[in-house]
Amino acid sequence: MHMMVSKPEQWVKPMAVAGANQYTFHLEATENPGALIKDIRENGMKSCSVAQAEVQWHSQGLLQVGLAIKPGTSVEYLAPWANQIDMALVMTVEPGFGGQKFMEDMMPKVHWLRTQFPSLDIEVDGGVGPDTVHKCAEAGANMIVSGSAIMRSEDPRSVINLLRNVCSEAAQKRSLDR
Ligand SMILES: O=C(CO)[C@@H](O)[C@H](O)COP(=O)(O)O
Repeated sequence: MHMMVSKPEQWVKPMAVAGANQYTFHLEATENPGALIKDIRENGMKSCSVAQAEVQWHSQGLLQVGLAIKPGTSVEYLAPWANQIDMALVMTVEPGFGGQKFMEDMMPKVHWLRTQFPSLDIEVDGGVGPDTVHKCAEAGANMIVSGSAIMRSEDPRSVINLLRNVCSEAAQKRSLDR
């Protein structure tokens, strides 16, 4: 779940109860990222009881942590948390709505993260499709969010396959180069 919300602390448990396996919050939206990361991990490990629904729900024992930054946030602010998270999300548009133009000037952030944290999952979100995915994959992204490019295509399956292939080929090349 990518939580583009102002108080991410309040949705951890409801999302864990609903069955989320990853909780991504925005660095800009919290004053205490360390406490929130800990809370997400703990909620993933606990059984949660949903009193109102009169059911007991047991988590799979894993709620992964994603940390997102908006285009105006420097990647250095994310770096101190990188060893405590599962995924870093570099927004390639201003959060708000789909169909915006891809911000290529975010690629140095992706490249820097990939160089510093070779095994971290790195996601990009916003304006990513067949025309822009190569830049993301070459910079080091291995997770792609793509809305309009898939939804507006006459052949969504082939767009998805293309996005997947471009990313996995780039990842393979990186591991051979290492
Ligand atoms: O939610 C957001 C931006 O706020 C993104 O997830 C976009 O909606 C992705 O859509 P496209 O940019 O690929 O159309």
